[in-house]
Amino acid sequence: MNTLLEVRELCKTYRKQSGWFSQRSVIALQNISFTLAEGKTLAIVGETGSGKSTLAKLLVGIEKPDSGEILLAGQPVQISHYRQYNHVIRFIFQDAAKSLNPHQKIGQMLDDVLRFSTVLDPQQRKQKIRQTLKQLGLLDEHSEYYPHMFSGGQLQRVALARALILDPKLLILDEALTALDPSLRAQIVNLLLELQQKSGLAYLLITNHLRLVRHIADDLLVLHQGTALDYGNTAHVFAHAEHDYSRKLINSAIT
Ligand SMILES: Nc1ncnc2c1ncn2[C@@H]1O[C@H](COP(=O)(O)OP(=O)(O)OP(=O)(O)O)[C@@H](O)[C@H]1O
Repeated sequence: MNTLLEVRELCKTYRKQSGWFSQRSVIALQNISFTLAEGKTLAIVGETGSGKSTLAKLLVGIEKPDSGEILLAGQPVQISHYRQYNHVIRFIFQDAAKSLNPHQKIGQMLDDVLRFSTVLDPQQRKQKIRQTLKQLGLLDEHSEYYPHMFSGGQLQRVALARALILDPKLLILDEALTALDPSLRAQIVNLLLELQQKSGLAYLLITNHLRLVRHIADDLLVLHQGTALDYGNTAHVFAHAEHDYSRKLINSAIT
């Protein structure tokens, strides 16, 4: 399996104002390294403040690391060239459905994504929108719908359509499934697994939902206060975590 994403020794420190004249440093990530192969799922788990969101922000180019490297298919990713790779890595965050513009029809929203990032002509864009909606179990007519006309489950599919219409190789799901009710989550998870099988899409799943991790992640990285503790095959980490912290996190979630 080819390596899609390689993260090497990533570090990020924030400076926080702690008084009128003083600043405090917060180490958000310290020497984080991992790899993710095409068609695989890596879960990043950790409590609030462990650095999960910072990692996601560095990966999608919202923020810059202090040091370390992000390689995509062997090529270093540079924040200044973000537009070159924003169709390769796509991002869905918590409450993605709420981030849809309520005044814009879904077809128009998807068309905007294509106009911004591709050179497809109007006819080709229309075709691509139709194909993407179908892939996500939505209908042609849904192009003419506004967000409020969809059910919760359909909205989640719309959010996925927006992320997947550019045929990315990697989808980062930052707590994107956490807020869903269990039956809806199961539907979306099955859809994600199906898409992965068909297209070789890789997922980086940032979550605290350890049951979900056990169900869908090939590999698991446990973050604690910006440091990587256990990292490896999910079943192996669940059974033989080296660090107390990881064991407690795993046990509290599955017992
Ligand atoms: N913009 C910022 N300025 C200062 N400190 C920050 C900033 N963003 C994050 N931090 C700090 O960096 C650390 C890691 O934060 P981060 O949001 O990455 O954690 P997290 O694991 O994603 O938490 P959560 O699950 O609550 O989102 C925390 O101590 C946080 O307070």
